[in-house]
Amino acid sequence: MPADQPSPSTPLDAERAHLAASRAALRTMRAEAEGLDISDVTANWVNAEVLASELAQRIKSLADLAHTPLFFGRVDYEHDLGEADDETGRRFYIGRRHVHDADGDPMVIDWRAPASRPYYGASKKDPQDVALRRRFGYDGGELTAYEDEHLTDPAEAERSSALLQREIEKPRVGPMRDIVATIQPEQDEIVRAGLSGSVCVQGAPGTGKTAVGLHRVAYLLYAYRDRLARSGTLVIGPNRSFLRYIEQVLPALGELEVKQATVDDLVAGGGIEIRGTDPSGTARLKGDARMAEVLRRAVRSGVRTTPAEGVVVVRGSRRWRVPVDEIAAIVTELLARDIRYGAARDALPQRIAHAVLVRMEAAGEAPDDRVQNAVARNPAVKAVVKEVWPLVDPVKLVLRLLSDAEFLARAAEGILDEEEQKHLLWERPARGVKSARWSPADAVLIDEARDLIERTGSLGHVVLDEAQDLSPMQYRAVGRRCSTGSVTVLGDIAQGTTPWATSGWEEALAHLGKPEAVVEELTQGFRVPRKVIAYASRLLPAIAPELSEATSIRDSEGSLVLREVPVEELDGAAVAACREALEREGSVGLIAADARVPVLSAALTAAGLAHLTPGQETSESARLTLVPASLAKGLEYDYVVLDEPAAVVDGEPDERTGLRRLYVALTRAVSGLTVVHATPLPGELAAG
Ligand SMILES: Nc1ncnc2c1ncn2[C@@H]1O[C@H](COP(=O)(O)OP(=O)(O)OP(=O)(O)O)[C@@H](O)[C@H]1O
Repeated sequence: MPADQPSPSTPLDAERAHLAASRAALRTMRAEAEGLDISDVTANWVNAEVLASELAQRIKSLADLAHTPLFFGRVDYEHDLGEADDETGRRFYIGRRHVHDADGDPMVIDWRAPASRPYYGASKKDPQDVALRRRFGYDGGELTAYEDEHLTDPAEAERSSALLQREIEKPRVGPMRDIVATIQPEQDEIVRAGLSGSVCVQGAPGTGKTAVGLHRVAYLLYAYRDRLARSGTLVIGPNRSFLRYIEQVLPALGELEVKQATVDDLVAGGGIEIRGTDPSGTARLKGDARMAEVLRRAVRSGVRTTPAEGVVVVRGSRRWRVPVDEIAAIVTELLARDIRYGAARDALPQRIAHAVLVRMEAAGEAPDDRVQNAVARNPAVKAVVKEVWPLVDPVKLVLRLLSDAEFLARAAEGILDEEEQKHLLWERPARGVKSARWSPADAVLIDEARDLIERTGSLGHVVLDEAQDLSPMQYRAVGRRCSTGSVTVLGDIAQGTTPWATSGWEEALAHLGKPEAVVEELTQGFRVPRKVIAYASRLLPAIAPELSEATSIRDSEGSLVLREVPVEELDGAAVAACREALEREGSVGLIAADARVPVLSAALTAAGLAHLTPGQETSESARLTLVPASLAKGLEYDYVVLDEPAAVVDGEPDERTGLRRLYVALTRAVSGLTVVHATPLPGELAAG
């Protein structure tokens, strides 16, 4: 601190001074980065481009954002961690990024650094050498409060954090926010689990699964930067509007390189257009893991172990002959090996060429590798490869499987019964790839077939959110994208709303190819207030009897209003409830059965209430969103108006799925829920 400034008189002043000094240090770091001249560093312009873009990235990351506090916490260790024998080795300010002073000493350390860990995990029971934990409160960019815990002081009582409560109570306008300042110990364990292991998290609505998954990616990118920069990371979410809702969390944590996709995006491509949907029974069957074996057989169905004739390779004046039985032996051996269809096809001409070379050597010639390659490219060899191991196009293969009853019957024999096979076949066989009415489930089949032919590349880490909704075949599609990496699986069995939703995590993990993953449970709810979660949990015995009710760590019990009206007044009652909710602070979501959305949209418009759709971002001037129940998953609103629960249940193919959809809708509220209905509420909601 400059000598002419008075020394701070209160602890808060001292912290403000540290904040000011840290911001000044950050400005210096940025100025230094901007002043770097890289023109001489590398002669190669490609490297120079890469370097320049990395530098631009760094300069951007060094921006001091007025409303993002540079640090939010502090830990004072009992013992010195560093070399210095002063407070610098003991006191650490924790923030989103690392800031150092002119001597290189840290002024703020990254929340992901090892020295930050006890800030999240230390407790009175396990102080982890922390004497003091201080949490800071901000108003705008202004440091206004702090809260201390003396972890080694037996006299100090344990109490809940008012700053955490304040953070949780903040109105939910805008996109999803990060939670770096308040990650809880049970969440932190998952965030910081190592890269080599896969983790699966079961958690009730609002326990922070999505938040944990996103922070985990940010953590892994910090701790294993080089490895993951090469292999890549991916976050998978249930739909585009959800991805838009979460898309700003990682950039806010300084991570811009993480890809985000839905499962449908993952398997898109191959020149097909998704224009159809399957009836739920068919979709379920197409998503069944048995389809993997059907496809495997179909892909290999064109292989002929015995060619019509042996191969005769003519070189110069000599003819070399590989007989039928020897080719058959090579093909049989390749079929038995656990390699991709395409890799085996590439190996086959070399193997036949090798057989020719053996003969050449026996005849006294001394052929080298070039000769082997030339033989492998010989037209006679190519012809026999084409004959015994035909090229397979994954799209055409699946098209044939769904159109040609005989072909399907051969591939599915002993795996699918006749009835099932009938279900799979298109009513009218497609004339071609372009005209076929491909469904999302078909794209997954094509993806599997493609992988049987050529191995899908694996990423370093994949976060799979709302994982309970995937079919076994979809799990396989995700699994092959992290086959040599690891996965974080996040979900809630009670929120499974597809007919093929998984019944248990062991099964899901087996399909993902990660049976060894550890299953953890998150139990503390940060979103749904007590009254509302208790009400929604009445559905649990019907939808997921093995799960227990979530707790709510919110102080306020929330408001829950049930309003029954005559059917002709239903739309008006929904509009009125939205109007009431809008009188309060924060976002409002009107959730309704998909079929009711057009009517309600018209009613809102007629009443002069502008409203958004889920993909659009809420703001202070546009706080109301009309949400089809099918898109409510993962989202949250300060106040939720739920329209006609019976219609939400009826919108699904079966009752359990309907009740689960209702459970999702009932658990989106942060402060209050108003249910308006004309039809009696489902019996399961009656007081237990
Ligand atoms: N440690 C925390 N501190 C503050 N807020 C938190 C914390 N953990 C979670 N939250 C907040 O709780 C809300 C719910 O979190 P999130 O959406 O990640 O839960 P979820 O388990 O994925 O819910 P769902 O099952 O409904 O998708 C979010 O607003 C999130 O920011």
